[in-house]
Formats: sequence, structure tokens, C-alpha cells
Amino acid sequence: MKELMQRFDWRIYPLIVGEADVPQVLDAFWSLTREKSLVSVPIMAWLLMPMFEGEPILVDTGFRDADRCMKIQGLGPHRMNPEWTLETQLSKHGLKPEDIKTVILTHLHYDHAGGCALLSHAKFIIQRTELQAAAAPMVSPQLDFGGGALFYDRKDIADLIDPLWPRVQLIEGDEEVAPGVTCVLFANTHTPGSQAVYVQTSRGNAVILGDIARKVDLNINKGIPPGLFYDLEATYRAMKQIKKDADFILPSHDYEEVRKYSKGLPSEE
Ligand SMILES: O=c1ccn([C@@H]2O[C@@H]3COP(=O)(O)O[C@H]3[C@H]2O)c(=O)[nH]1
Repeated sequence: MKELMQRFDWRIYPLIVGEADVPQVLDAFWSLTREKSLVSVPIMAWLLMPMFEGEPILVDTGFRDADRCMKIQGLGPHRMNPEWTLETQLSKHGLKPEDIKTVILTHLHYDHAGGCALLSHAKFIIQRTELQAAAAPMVSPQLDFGGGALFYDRKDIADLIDPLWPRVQLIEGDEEVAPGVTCVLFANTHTPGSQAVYVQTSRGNAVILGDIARKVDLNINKGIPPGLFYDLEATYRAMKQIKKDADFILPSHDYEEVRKYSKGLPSEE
């Protein structure tokens, strides 16, 4: 991707849409970490604004409800406040939820696909394999961990299958979904159908990671795989590919990295 000429210019804004305390073991392949403590991480969405005539795009939508995450998924503290709602975060950019016509979901875990129902005029771009895996996850429904569905919230998936189904756009593999915005499938990494979003900016290619990797320095720069993945080799290859392709890497749960882009990428200053 890097060799492509920069044809389209987008500005990217981080939207913090919640917070969670998660085990640090999620950051690194289990045998390589000794860190058992909890750490506070942001739950991110990203707003893509075209610097040419075009429409904004939202990447990911956060979780449905903090109490539900703890109750259904059996996880630690999750937090929400009025500042972090999608409505408030979009309003800082002069947008209402109904102004968003395109949403890209990097994957369908509860903390990425929980806000879809709020976006009443949007189509939802998802990898077909991700929706298939989320609808029928390969675990017993009685599993008392990850909501009995490996961190997919049945309600989110039910919404996508119906009533949002007429607005779901399934893709298979890599696809340019708007000028300068390409969904790139990295199968069997964090989830079966995880996709990264490659975005052209005036400063180079940005890659929105979803959760293919969690920490830019640890996972991408140092090459230590994250702790939650389907296929270790696929994950390792994805990290190498993204490192090669990206001038900027935008993760979902890494406050340190996200803060670098608080004024947008490229920065408005
Ligand atoms: O032991 C666990 C395993 C997972 N989780 C949460 O589930 C999420 C699933 O994917 P993610 O990578 O987006 O982030 C994860 C965390 O937010 C957790 O809090 N504790």
C-alpha cells in the first residue's frame, strides 16, 4: 500500500467511547508476559473526515452498556460517562448520529459493535466471515466466560441480522470502500474476520488496527504477539504487514498512542 500515490486526503479523529479495566495479559502472548494486573484502557471509535467533497466515516461504535459488559461478558469494571457517548463525541465535530452514512466495523466484539443501533442512517461494512463467526461462535453457549459467545454480544449480532440487516454491507477480503479508505482482511488474527482500515492522509498511510494488535510498541515495533488471537502465525504475519504498510498506527486500547492524535491526524495545529 505504501507505494500508492497519495490521492485522497482524510483527517482522522479519535473518539473515546468508554473505558475498561482489563488484564495486562491481553497485551502479550501468554508465555511472554508476567504481568497479571489490571490496566485501564480506552474503548475507541475513529472518525474519518474527508478533506475533499465526501462524507464522514465512523470506524467502530463502542459498547452497548457498561453494566451489561460486566454482567453478560463476566468482565471487570467498564465505565461510561456523558462525555464518552457517541452523540457527544460526534457533536464535537458538528455531527449527529444520523449524519453518519457509513460505519466500518473492524470486528464484532461487544466493545466495537455495541453502538450500531444508534446510527439510524448508516450502512455497516463488515467482513462476511466475521458475521458468520459471531453468529455461530465455536464454543458451548454454556461457557461462563466471554458471554458464552467469545466476547460477541448476542444482542449486537441479533441487531445486525435483523433489524439492521437491510443496511449491512458484507465484504469478502480487501476492498476500497471510499476513495482512499480500504478495508484489509486479516483473517484469524484477533477474530476470524478482523479487518484493519487503511486511510490515506496528507502525511501518509494510517492504519486503524481494530484489535489485530493491542500495543503499538510492544506488538508492532517489538514484534511480540498480543494475548488474544485465533492463529498465532496469521497474527504475526499481520503485524509485520501492517508495520510495513503504515506510517501511523491507530490502536483501539492504547491511551499512550491515542493521546498523540488528540488534535486529529494530521494535527489541526
Ligand atoms: O480476560 C479478559 C479477556 C477479554 N477482556 C475484554 O474483552 C475484550 C475482547 O476483545 P478486545 O481485545 O477488544 O478487548 C477485550 C477486553 O476488553 C477482558 O476484559 N478480560
